[in-house]
Amino acid sequence: MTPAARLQAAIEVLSAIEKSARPADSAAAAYFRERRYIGAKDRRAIAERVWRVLRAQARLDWWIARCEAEGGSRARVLADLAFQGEPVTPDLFRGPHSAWPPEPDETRMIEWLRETRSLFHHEMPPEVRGEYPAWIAPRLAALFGDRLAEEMGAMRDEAPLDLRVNRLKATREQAIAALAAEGIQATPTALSPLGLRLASRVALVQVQAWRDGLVEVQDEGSQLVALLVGARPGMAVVDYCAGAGGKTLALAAEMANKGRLVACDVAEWRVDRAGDRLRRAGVHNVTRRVIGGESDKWIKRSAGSFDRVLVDAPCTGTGTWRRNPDAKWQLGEADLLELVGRQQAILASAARLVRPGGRLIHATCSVMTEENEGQVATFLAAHPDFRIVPVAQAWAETLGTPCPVEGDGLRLTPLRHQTDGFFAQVLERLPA
Ligand SMILES: C[S@@+](CC[C@H](N)C(=O)[O-])C[C@H]1O[C@@H](n2cnc3c(N)ncnc32)[C@H](O)[C@@H]1O
Repeated sequence: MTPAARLQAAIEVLSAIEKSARPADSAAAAYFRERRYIGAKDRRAIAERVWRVLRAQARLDWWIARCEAEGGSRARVLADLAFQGEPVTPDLFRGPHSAWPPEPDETRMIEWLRETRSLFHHEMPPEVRGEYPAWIAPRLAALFGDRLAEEMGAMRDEAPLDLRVNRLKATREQAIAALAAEGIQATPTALSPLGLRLASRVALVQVQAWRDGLVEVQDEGSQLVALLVGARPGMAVVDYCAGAGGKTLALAAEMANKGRLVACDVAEWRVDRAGDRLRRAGVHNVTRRVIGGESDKWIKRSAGSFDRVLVDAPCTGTGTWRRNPDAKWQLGEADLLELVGRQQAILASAARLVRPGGRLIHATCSVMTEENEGQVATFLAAHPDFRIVPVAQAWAETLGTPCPVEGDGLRLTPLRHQTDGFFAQVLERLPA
């Protein structure tokens, strides 16, 4: 592809993402699927520009408005071009599949921004600098206080690629060696004893160590949540919102394939997707179960029979904004409130499965207080037969290393822990 065609393709992908209700990665994948003639190298170059623009969207829009140019995907790409200092020659707008040449207002904007160089400006409001919607700003300010700008700055940056070593198949040292043999440099993560961080992004489908199930993609924070569940060989465990099995795999490895692990979800297509991953990882103590929501008969029949129940609740995903920068612009206050209600119903339903003396773990990949500490407080007010297990205790029991957080729950942020934003609270049902 010519640079001109790549530029136009980036504009088209961004427009497709904006029009689609789907996450950016699946909207972009659909765009490329319909254009199989676009080769891997071109796809990578186009995607790099698209994700850079998505990460800088609020700041680019601020500059476009300041330049009094017309907004939209095309303007964002042209502004990005200018900030990157790339040459804007007539060739960039010539030939098949190219964008039309800049209008006079766009040319003015490009020239201005090429001089400006920095995406930041001292007059930008905090939510523009930090790239988050204005409606959520008061909540984030209350949560992070003095650290707001730094925390949101860390959430703006690109996330690293983390792997979890599958204990069923390898030690961390063996996995590092297997990856090194394929020319992939991986270093141990600071908090998870199973984590590896890659020096650069790789297409894992082509990596033998991944194909053999030695490693699985999982953010370090997600690994820590799974470890805090404290699943052990021989236990009866439920992964209540299992999705495609990210945490199920980690729980099965902690159980050394021994005992009973039930992976539930209301979405059949997600549960189906776990199949290949479980096979690749050599897991065989998992029963997958599609449930029909909180009134599902299996839940009623199985009341009080599990040692551990993990609720990895559907949430706003505010902790994963560095991976999904488009998600923040699709989220509204009504979504947050709706999710808080749904989480409460799910937690109350899942709690029925816990045996006396067993544990219920509420987890989200969100930083919002309502979805985390607030949710736990509401639950405890209605369930006096449960008590909090402080994170320091659960951490000492399961990880045995110094606990990196204070307070009752595990609260991780990209700034403080170099993980995605996560929350987990361990609760125990009082013995009968
Ligand atoms: C955060 S995702 C789970 C991610 C998964 N645990 C992992 O680690 O890969 C939340 C999941 O909750 C599921 N879910 C939504 N409503 C539910 C309900 N009422 N009961 C059970 N699961 C539900 C969604 O289908 C989604 O797969």
